[in-house]
Amino acid sequence: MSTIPKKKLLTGPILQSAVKDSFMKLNPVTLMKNPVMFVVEIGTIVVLMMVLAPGYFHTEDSIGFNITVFLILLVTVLFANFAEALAEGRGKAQADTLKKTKQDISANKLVGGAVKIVSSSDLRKGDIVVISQGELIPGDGEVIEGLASVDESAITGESAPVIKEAGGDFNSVTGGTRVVSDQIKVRITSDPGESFLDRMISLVEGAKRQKTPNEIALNTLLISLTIIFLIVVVTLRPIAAYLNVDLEIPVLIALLVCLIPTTIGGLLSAIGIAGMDRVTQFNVLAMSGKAVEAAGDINTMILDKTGTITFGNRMASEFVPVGNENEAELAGWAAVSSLKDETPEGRSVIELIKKQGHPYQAVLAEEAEIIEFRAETRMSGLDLKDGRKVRKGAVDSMKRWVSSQGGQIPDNLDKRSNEIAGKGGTPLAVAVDDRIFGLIYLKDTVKPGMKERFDELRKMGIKTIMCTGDNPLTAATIAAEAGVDGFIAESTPENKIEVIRREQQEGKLVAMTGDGTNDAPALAQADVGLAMNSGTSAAKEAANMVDLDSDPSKIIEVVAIGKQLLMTRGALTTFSIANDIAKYFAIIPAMFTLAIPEMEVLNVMGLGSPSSAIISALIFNAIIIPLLIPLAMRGVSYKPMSSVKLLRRNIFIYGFGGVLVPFLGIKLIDMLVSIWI
Ligand SMILES: Nc1ncnc2c1ncn2[C@@H]1O[C@H](COP(=O)(O)OP(=O)(O)OP(=O)(O)O)[C@@H](O)[C@H]1O
Ligand SMILES: [K+]
Ligand SMILES: [Mg+2]
Repeated sequence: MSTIPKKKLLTGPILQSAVKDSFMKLNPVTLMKNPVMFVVEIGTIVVLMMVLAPGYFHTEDSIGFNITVFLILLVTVLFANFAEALAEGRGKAQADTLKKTKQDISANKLVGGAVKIVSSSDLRKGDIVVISQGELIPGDGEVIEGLASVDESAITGESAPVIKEAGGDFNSVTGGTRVVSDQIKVRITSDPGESFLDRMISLVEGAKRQKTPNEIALNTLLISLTIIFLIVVVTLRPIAAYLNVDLEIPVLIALLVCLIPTTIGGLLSAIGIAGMDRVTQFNVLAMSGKAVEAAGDINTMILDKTGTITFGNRMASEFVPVGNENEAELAGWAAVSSLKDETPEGRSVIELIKKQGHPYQAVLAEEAEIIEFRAETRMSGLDLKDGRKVRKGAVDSMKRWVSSQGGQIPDNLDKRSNEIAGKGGTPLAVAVDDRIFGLIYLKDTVKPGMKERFDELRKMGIKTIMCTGDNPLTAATIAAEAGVDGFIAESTPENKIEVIRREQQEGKLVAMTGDGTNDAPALAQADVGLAMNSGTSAAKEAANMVDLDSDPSKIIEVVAIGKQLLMTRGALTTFSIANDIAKYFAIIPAMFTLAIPEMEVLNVMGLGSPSSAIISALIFNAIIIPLLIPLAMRGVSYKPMSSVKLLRRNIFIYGFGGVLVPFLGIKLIDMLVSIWI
């Protein structure tokens, strides 16, 4: 995908430590986790013993051959170790940088009204701390008082400071970030060792990496194949002996190693780590490899309208009076209803009024009761001291509110609001008590390129559903413009969880994004829940991914990365197994020709000599691993298409390719080896 930033895979230090780690990983206790490679290691040790004690094993005649086999087998295991170490390298480097952020910070803890200086490592859940301009925030928490701009670049890499304030969805702060203006009071929400930074460090360095269900299943398949070939090879010896053919142990080990799926066995864990790393490089933290894989299997994606599909800076752009009302009076009341409304929508109303120069009575806000906007009521406004109630809000909610006070609904209200909604705008009705003055036209724009991205998702077989609190007409207009498959209008965050459950009951896997506390249950219910880093800690805890850039539309790319991970693993498994079949044709005839020269007719590949055939097959088997490392790390390239088409395409490329490549490769190596021997 072009949108996924391509960062340099290798740096000098990463490469160096990967080489060192390749040897460390030879430790059989570590290698046991990779059964295929473990079998190769045992074979290596057996051949080594024959090299070291040829007299005991009666292998004096073939010592040169055995040394060669030993070296190639050792290199095979090292190559596999190198692949894994390389994949781990970038995460480890990133973890080191993060650890530097995680120094001990002194904290101003509030104890009985007085400030006491303590170390950040002594802070516990529930402690209250005060952080002033220039100071580091000593732990994860929620702002309970004040407003400040915070530099979160240590964690997000984004240098522009973000506003954090008490109440609402932007109150969560992360330990290790810096307050650059003002002062805030924060309630600590995590105990030492359990902070976001701690989690992030252990995630990027892969300390807690667990095998995913898909990986476990594949591993079981690889183990089964290994056992089958082990039995085949072991029984081959008595059969051959019966035919008076003496098969040497190192030849049998070479055969075994060629037949078992070493390519995928060597690359499997690198593919998984690299997949998670690609997500991390994309500034998304996946809490587990399972989450990344689930992203690749998603059938349904639930997207917010505002901010995800549209830019989300819904701006008041026009005042539309209804009935017999006039624009100036409408604007005046729109202003009053927005004086204390800190949402972007509310602020944009005040800006429009200032721009248009309408007068309004700012004094009315004094001593008035603030009615904050809530997604449930879809209204905001003020209860004035003189008893009048000023509101603006979604048209249907406002109609109900006005009617309940016995008010009349102006005849042309629906017509005017439908005109706005028909253009994809959001109409907000403005009323004082039982009288509706008119509408505010909130404009929002669909982000460019949305239609193309949804087309891609559709080709991948993913259904998109847009959820919005807006009215059905606005929703339908934006849905059509953006090209989503379905939409739900006038939805509350609680509706989302119903949509998710319904889809899941049909056996679908569902992805969604969210940032608010009321999104948390749905984020937890979804198979892939992507929380915004700017969101509340409840949302971040419920989700299995966090986007450090707080860009909800990134879910689309995350799904693409997940798909790519699954495809890469599938493609390389196909390639590996197809490879092994080809090696069979190189090595079996050679083995028997060693004992019965008349078997030379089986040498379909026309290889130089039996021993050069075996050596060539082994060399090919080893070098294919590092040759495929770049593919394993980068992921196979892919175009969005249906799974059936994809499967056909991959079987063709990696299946047939997997059979052909070794024939050519082994033949070529054999030609070189024959010159050399
Ligand atoms: N500040 C506000 N004051 C009054 N009413 C508002 C305000 N902001 C939004 N509304 C109304 O409430 C409705 C719901 O808003 P909400 O933010 O919950 O959902 P939304 O942003 O439209 O949906 P989504 O974010 O999922 O696309 C809006 O469609 C609008 O009619
Ligand atoms: K193999
Ligand atoms: Mg919203």
